[in-house]
Amino acid sequence: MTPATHHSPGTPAPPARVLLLGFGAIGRHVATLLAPEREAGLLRMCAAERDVSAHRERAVPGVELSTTGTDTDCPTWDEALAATDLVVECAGVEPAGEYGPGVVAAGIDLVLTSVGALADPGTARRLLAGPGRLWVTNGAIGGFDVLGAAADSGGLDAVRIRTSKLPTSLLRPWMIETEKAELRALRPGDEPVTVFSGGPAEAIERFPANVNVAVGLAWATRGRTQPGGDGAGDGAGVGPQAGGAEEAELLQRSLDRVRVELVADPDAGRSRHAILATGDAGRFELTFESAPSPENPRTSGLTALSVTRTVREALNLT
Ligand SMILES: NC(=O)C1=CN([C@@H]2O[C@H](COP(=O)(O)OP(=O)(O)OC[C@H]3O[C@@H](n4cnc5c(N)ncnc54)[C@H](O)[C@@H]3O)[C@@H](O)[C@H]2O)C=CC1
Ligand SMILES: O=C([O-])CC(=O)C(=O)O
Repeated sequence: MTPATHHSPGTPAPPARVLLLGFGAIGRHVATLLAPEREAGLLRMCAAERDVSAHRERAVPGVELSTTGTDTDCPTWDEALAATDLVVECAGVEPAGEYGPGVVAAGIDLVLTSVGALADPGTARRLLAGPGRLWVTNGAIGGFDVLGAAADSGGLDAVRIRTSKLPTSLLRPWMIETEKAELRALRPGDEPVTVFSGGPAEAIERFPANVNVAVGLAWATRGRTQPGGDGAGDGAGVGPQAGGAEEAELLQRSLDRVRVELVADPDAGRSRHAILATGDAGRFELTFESAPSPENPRTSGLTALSVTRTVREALNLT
């Protein structure tokens, strides 16, 4: 539902009610970027966290808190959701899969930041099943107008992404000690080390906070099955989807095509995403090195900017 478009002519639109799931680096940055809309009375914002008490001292003006946990002095997730027009997930792949399907099933639109959640076929089907609309943010990469157009025409055979990050940002609990030690020992000037090479589904399982972009790329290049169809698969990487089961199937095929390389680079002052897509449509090479997030230097700041843009689009605030 988009309140900006569902009101009687002549009366001012009521503020859109936005619920952030997760109030970490991205959620806080998005809340800050949307301050002008809050101050203009165009939207009201609430943020759900597991442990609200840990967030009280870092309040963002005009953002109420609610909880997915056991705090008793603020609205519960269900209470907050009942008073929401748009949920913006920026909590992680696991919470996206846990809460996202219930949001769209309740008929509420969902902006997905942890796009990696779509790599699980069951979760993807539920997220795309409606009646709430799924908006898949571009996140830390883009150029999806070009890549989507090429994929829509069947013009891409190979799609690759090489993501380079600082070694310590790639440490994961499942790594064996020697692997962790190798990453910790890397110093500027050392040769980069490839920590993963394969498909997006396996990549996101191993590195859920680092390769959402790879699943986002698969989403953007899923193509379409209905020439001149109903707008589904318009390739922009964001937008309402029709025909959820078909979209989920296209995505699965696209996930099989995308190849991912994740690299620990001690000289990667900024996270770097290099995309190469080739086929009958041509050869497309795109590289992204965005400024870091002001809240977390290991995350691309572009993600919060993309999410903010997606929120504005979903609410017709552009
Ligand atoms: N699409 C893209 O290009 C990108 C996507 N991401 C995704 O965005 C996610 C968030 O990123 P950051 O804000 O940097 O992480 P963060 O760790 O700073 O913030 C996540 C917040 O979500 C909260 N959270 C986790 N589980 C929750 C639950 N069940 N209920 C309520 N709150 C919960 C955490 O307490 C934390 O405050 C990442 O985990 C990743 O999946 C991140 C970067 C790029
Ligand atoms: O922030 C970035 O550079 C990308 C990222 O972590 C992800 O895609 O999960």
